[in-house]
Order: sequence, then structure tokens, then C-alpha cells
Amino acid sequence: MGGLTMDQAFVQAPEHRPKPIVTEATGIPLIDLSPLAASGGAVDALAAEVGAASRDWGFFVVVGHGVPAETVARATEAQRAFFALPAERKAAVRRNEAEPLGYYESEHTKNVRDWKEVYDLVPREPPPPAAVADGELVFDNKWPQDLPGFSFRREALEEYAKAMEELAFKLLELIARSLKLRPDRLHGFFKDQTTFIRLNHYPPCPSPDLALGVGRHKDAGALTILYQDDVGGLDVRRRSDGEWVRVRPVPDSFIINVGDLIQVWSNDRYESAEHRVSVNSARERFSMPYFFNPATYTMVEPVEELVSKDDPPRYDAYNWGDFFSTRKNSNFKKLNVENIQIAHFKKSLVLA
Ligand SMILES: O=C(O)CCC(=O)C(=O)O
Ligand SMILES: [Fe+2]
Repeated sequence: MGGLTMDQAFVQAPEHRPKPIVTEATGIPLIDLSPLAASGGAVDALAAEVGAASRDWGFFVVVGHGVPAETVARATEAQRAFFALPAERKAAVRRNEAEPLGYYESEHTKNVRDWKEVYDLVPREPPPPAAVADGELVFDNKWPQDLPGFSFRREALEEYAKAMEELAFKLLELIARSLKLRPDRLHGFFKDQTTFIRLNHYPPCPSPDLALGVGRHKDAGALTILYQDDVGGLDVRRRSDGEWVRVRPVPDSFIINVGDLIQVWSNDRYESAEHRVSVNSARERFSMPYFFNPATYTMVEPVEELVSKDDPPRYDAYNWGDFFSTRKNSNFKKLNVENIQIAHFKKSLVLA
């Protein structure tokens, strides 16, 4: 199913293979955002919860987020309809190296192939093409034209994206507040955003002991808002002991993870958590991450208010468009060089 055939390209090195016994994550914070809808002074308490979760886990689960269940249901219906198309119709909207949006079934994470197929789209007017270090980045949606009822499904995905954007800005504000920044301090980075939505389909895998749906990685953007179905498979590396633990699906929730940009902006107060996706031989799984990303021209560096003589910036500034494009290309095919990471911009601080 899903057109994938198990071969050597999918096989993880022994140290990265999932263990046969799954450890359920206990203690990943569950945060109820419903106080945001009420007027009153609950915002500071919520910001403190989001701050603690971002510091201790880099991951949290939100409920009471205000996204209507029907909006999610319509988007997931569109997702299932898309992946159910015959392979050649999906191939007609396949992405290529210069145009990163569309269908793809051969993503690599850290040079090992992932057991999945994806469809990427930008949820709003695509940002203008941008010159980046390795060429040009062109964001153009490839909507399947001939999918019966797809205009309706396209609307469903656009409606979902709008709901995600609202939630993303609320979370960004809570994060800014938790860092004692002005509530809209980080908003300006998202004017010409390069946010995209990914529809993920993980078909049943004959060798779930050897392959992964997505290999271990950290999300490069600011925040990820993930919808997952009830199958389960998302594993997070627990900060306290480095163990891989499974994030249990919670109905009507989203999983939020702090990406590399928040790690850099916060000068390491918060950390982008490593995660991966395990697959199984019995059930296909669907998930839908919303990657909240800034404009290509953003220079990423610790925010001024969070550095001082005693706490100097821990990163050199880097350009988001270049980073994003380099990472995208290395996920497109197997390369013989290491994947770009924010660690490459980490300063070696000389401690006095
Ligand atoms: O499918 C999932 O649960 C997570 C996917 C993921 O980590 C990603 O696409 O970056
Ligand atoms: Fe991820």
C-alpha cells in the first residue's frame, strides 16, 4: 500500500532503529488554552505553563484551542482523498528540486529514506520567489486539478490553514510573554512567511523494526502544530534521560513543538526537541504538521532583550531562506554531506 517497497534505502543504522518495547511518554504537558477565549488575567498563568513546557520538553499538547472539530475533519478528509489517488495522479503534482511544494514519496532525513509519502502546500498567497545561497526558492502550490471535488477539498485545507495561523500567533504571543518580551515581539518575522502545511501518509511497513516514518530530527522553523490521528507513532527524545518516548494521541488536541528558531531567539532558554516517527505493520497513519516559518530574508539570532554581558549570544546570525533551502534540498535526495543544523551556527563561547 502507498506504493513503497522495502529496500536497503530505508534501513536505519542499528543505533537508530526503534526498540521493540515502546515507552509511553508520561508527563508531556497538556495545556488547556480555553482561558484565552475568556477575558481576564489568565494569560500570564498560561504563558508560564507554555514557558515551562518549552523549557523542559520542547513539546506540549494543547486542548481548548478553539479550532472547530469540523474544520479538522474536513481537512483530514481531503488528506485521505488525496493519498487514495492512483500513483500516477499523485506523480502529476510531484515536487522537484527547484519547487519544494507538491507530492513526494522519497524524502530522506539525515540521508536515510523515510517510510512515508507527503503533500506540501502553502496555506496563503505564496511568498515571492527568493534568491537563496543555492539558487532560487519558488513556492507554487500544485493543486490536483482533476481530483473530483478537489476545489471543495482545497477550500477545506485553506480553512484549516487559517485556523492554524490564528493558533500559531496565539502560541507565539504566549511564548513571547513567557520570555518576558513584548507580546507581539516575534510577530514581525512572519510578514512574508514561508509557512507550509504537510500532509503525511505512513503506509503499513513490513519492517517497522528497521525503517522509520521520519528519521530523528529537529524542526527547523519557529513552531510546529501537529494533528495526528489515533494510530500513534510520534516519538520524542526525553530531555531528562535521552530515552525515546511515544506521544499518546489525545482526541481533539494538537501537539506543539518548539522549533530551532525559538531555540535561537531565546538564546537556548528553550530547546527544539528531537523527534521521529515509528511505523507499524498493521495500520496506516496520517498526520498533518503546520510548520510556522518566517520570511526568507529573516536573519536569525538571539533577540536583543535576552542577551547581556553575562549571557552573551550563543549563535551567529544566519539567514532563514538559505537554511530552509539547504535543508529542503538535503531532504530531497541522499547526499554525502551532513544535514545542516543550527549547531553549525553555535558560537564557541570562551567562559571567563
Ligand atoms: O507525523 C508525525 O507525527 C510527525 C512528523 C514530523 O515530525 C515532521 O514532518 O517534521
Ligand atoms: Fe518534525
